[in-house]
Amino acid sequence: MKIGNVPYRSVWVDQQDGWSVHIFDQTRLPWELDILRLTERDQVARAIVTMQVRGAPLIGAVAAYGLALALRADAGDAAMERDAALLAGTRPTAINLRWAIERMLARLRPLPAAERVAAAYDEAGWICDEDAAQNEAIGRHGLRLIQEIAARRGADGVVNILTHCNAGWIATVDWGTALAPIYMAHDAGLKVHVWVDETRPRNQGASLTAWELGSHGVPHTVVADNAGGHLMQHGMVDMVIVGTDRVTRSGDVANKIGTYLKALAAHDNDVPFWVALPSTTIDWRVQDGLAEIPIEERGGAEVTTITGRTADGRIETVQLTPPGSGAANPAFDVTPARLVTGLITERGCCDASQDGLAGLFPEQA
Ligand SMILES: CSC[C@H]1O[C@H](OP(=O)(O)O)[C@H](O)[C@@H]1O
Repeated sequence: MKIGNVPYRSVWVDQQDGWSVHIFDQTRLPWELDILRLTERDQVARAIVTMQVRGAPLIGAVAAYGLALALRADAGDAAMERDAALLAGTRPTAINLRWAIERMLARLRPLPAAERVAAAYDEAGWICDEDAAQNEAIGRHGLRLIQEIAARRGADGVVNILTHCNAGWIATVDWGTALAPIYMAHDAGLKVHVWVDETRPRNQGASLTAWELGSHGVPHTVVADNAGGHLMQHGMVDMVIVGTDRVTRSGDVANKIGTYLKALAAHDNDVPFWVALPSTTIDWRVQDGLAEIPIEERGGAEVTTITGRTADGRIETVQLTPPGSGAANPAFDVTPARLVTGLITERGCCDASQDGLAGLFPEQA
């Protein structure tokens, strides 16, 4: 996507040196556009753990390049397995991390050490190109859903869409998942407006989704996480589109904490609740999301503090809670398939069910 008039992806290899890896420091957005140059494994691991880079497909892609950087230091079998395991273990919920590292190892294990660095950069590049293409396809399939609502609205109608967290282009290599259909609808001239859940505690909605949509000229309104149900009760939401970090083969959806509550409100108000994902986010090995998907527990400081910009332009973190108050910080929750209207994938839309997914991905059935 573009920042100003400059096209960007969320991760890229330095064109000058041909091996260092660039990402945006997402903890500085929307206030500063800081580009980080990653040169070694531990920098990549730290960037994923601290959420300088985040978003399920993107952390998979960046971890893939992290393995390529690690191999530059040591391409031997033991080092490669050690470094792969370390990168795969940086965050537990997004399945893309495991998927990307397993795909890299499948390419690299059969090779002699001397050939691994070049092959690693090649495979990581394919992972990025495929993610961008898959998300563009998600955009096209999701666009049809928005067009159907717009057609019912008539020429002056605005389609109001609520989204949670950030599943935009900055959460993927390009295009995004939940936001891809919204970008395409806007670019096609449809009138769309987005209710942007702030998404406490890390505020990916207020800081990243709002930044993305504003940069692209998409009308949007930031709302407190607790406002979504009220908006749906008053007919102000035509559909919900969210991203995901892991979908089970039965259609259960793990996504940013608070997604389940939005799905409950949508179900109670007959608002279509759609989940957008590339197939790399499907964990075909698990059936029951609530029982089997590991939920990341992050530090309490993300709840007890908040970061923003002061009136004189400084980025500061301030304490929200009294000293001594404890905080719990589960970073994801699981929405049961029964609350999901459907899944928007690169191969089309389907029911959030084993049959629905098998219909689009028969090779996995
Ligand atoms: C396109 S995947 C985006 C997905 O990832 C986010 O989690 P995090 O910001 O912790 O990486 C969130 O769950 C989004 O829906």
